Amino acid sequence: MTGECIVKTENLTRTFGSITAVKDLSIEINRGQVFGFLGPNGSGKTTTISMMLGLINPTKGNVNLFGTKLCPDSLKRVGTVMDTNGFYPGFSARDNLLIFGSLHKPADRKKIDASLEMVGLASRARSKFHTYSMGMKQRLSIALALLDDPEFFIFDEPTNGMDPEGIAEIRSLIVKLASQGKTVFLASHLLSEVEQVCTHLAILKKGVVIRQGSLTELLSKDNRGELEVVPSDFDKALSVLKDAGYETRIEKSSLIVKVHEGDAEKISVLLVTGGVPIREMRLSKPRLEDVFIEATGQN
Ligand SMILES: Nc1ncnc2c1ncn2[C@@H]1O[C@H](COP(=O)(O)OP(=O)(O)OP(=O)(O)O)[C@@H](O)[C@H]1O
Repeated sequence: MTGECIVKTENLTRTFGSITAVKDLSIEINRGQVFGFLGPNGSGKTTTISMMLGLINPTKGNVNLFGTKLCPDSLKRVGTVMDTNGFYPGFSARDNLLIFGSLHKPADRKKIDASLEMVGLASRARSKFHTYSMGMKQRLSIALALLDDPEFFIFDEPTNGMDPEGIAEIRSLIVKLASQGKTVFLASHLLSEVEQVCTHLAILKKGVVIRQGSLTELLSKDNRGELEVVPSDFDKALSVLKDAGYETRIEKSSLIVKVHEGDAEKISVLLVTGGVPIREMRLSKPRLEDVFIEATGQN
């Protein structure tokens, strides 16, 4: 059911001695969303996931999964993508799934083949794990999570240490899961990765959520963006824009101006009336990176 609440945390807090790893975290993730959980190293992503999975207890607050308190039945509906270090390097993908997939119930070879097919490893099912690329190893851990047909997937930094090809493989798999109605929680510090797949996100800084909402909302807030201007006279244009208080930099053969809604028109009037004809002008959309830098103060 679209709109059904899959996870809700209320004032979730966890301290370790004098360190507050997560503070008053309240988020809600609904069915079908790909929820990006963004934050620099040490901002509390893994601690939050551990509380969501009941691996550690919150110091305060609570987690609600599928409308109920954490319990074995609700946790069975969650697929966590495990660390790939757990697989046997000398065994094939299929044998690894046979071993790990049968830890708590009899192995189902049909399901194993279907999972390998889903993650695009069917043709390499018999190759030894140690011959896999990082992307393939991570896809195998997704295949393992798929064996239980979970409704909700939790990924913690799934593309750590991967090359661009591996990152793209995981990205398209997440999109595929979402297109099948799965809900995905993706903790990452890779902005472009989150921007390309997420529908919603929260930005964490030192354990506190400082921004959250849909990706569209966050990107359109204040309608920030950059205006690329090619003026007829660079020096004159720079001085006009500086006098008007605009933050401007030179990039290749253009001036880049940080703008908000309505600024593009004002700038074109300013330049023209200031005696600087404009050769070209282009408004670019704001990127998640801009929102992140502004929110966290971190580049
Ligand atoms: N078991 C623990 N004992 C003491 N401090 C801890 C423990 N686990 C986490 N912390 C601290 O809590 C804070 C948040 O850590 P956490 O691992 O949740 O962050 P993270 O965002 O997942 O970081 P990374 O991206 O580096 O994995 C850090 O300051 C960390 O040192």
